[in-house]
Amino acid sequence: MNVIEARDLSKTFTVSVRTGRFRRERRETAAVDGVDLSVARGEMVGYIGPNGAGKSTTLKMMTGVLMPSGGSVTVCGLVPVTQRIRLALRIGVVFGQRSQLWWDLPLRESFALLRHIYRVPPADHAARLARCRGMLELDEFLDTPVRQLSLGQRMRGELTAALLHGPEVLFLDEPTIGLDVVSKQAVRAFLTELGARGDTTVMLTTHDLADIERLCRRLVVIDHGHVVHDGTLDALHARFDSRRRVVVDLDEPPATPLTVSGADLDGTDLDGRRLTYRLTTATAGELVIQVARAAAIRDISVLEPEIEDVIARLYKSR
Ligand SMILES: Nc1ncnc2c1ncn2[C@@H]1O[C@H](COP(=O)(O)OP(=O)(O)OP(=O)(O)O)[C@@H](O)[C@H]1O
Repeated sequence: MNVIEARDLSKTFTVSVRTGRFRRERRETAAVDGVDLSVARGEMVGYIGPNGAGKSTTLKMMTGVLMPSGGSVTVCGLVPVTQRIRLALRIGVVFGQRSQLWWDLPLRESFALLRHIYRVPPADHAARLARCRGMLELDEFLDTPVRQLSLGQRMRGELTAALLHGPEVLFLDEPTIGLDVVSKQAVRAFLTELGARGDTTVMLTTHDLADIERLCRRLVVIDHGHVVHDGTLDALHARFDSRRRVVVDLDEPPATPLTVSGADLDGTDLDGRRLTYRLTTATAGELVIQVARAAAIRDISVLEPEIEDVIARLYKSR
């Protein structure tokens, strides 16, 4: 059985829009418009899309915060809104902008309270907390009140809080937003380890594509409330014909343009001494051999297709 199952899931908001000096009109916005999604146990799914695409709204319906306007969704076999309390014991949620910690309590006491709320056996709680303390390096601020924590420290605390009851599914909405490099690395390493264990299903929304690249084998892209891609990152590159590029630095600019069969010249730089080719059918080696026949090569580098490029092309193509 799939852990998350959404069929034709939709959410429409009615908003009041000003249409004149004294006039307002009620308009409907389809924030999520017929999403079908099945997520198996242990999968880590990157759920991405441009601003306003419907990501948070989907997650809110999956966690029981919002009632769908149409279609259906189950998480762990439960209907989120009607079985919200039972579901809360089986999921963990981190919404980057909100906190589930007690503002005036030290982190350690927030964790202790959560243990009582979720009725977690002490030994399980201790084992999970020990793992988080080690991997997320919580010790130096465990006794600091939450309101005094930096954003990165708080996010590490939030992740811990979401996991202490051993949830089957973890919903993460922008967990690395605003974090510095060190905190991001700690959070990513932690999630990588969680993914490798394979017993927690993770739905991750983020605008940080490096998160997706490092963490998620499966990528679901949503735009205007519709799923526009569901598959691997490689499948996305194949769909948008992403190609590796080869940058060749020459000793001297060539007298005539250096065309190469099996590659397109993408650009010229450094007064004509740097040529960037986009490989179509040639391999990087074949390209270098062809260029070397015509000019003296000083340096070469091969650039893998950037996830940013392909995602930007996908968003623009809509
Ligand atoms: N409570 C609400 N009332 C009215 N409209 C809403 C509400 N919540 C979201 N929307 C609208 O629904 C659409 C989807 O919003 P949502 O927050 O799900 O997008 P998102 O993909 O999470 O965006 P972002 O990347 O900016 O966080 C947007 O047009 C938004 O303005």
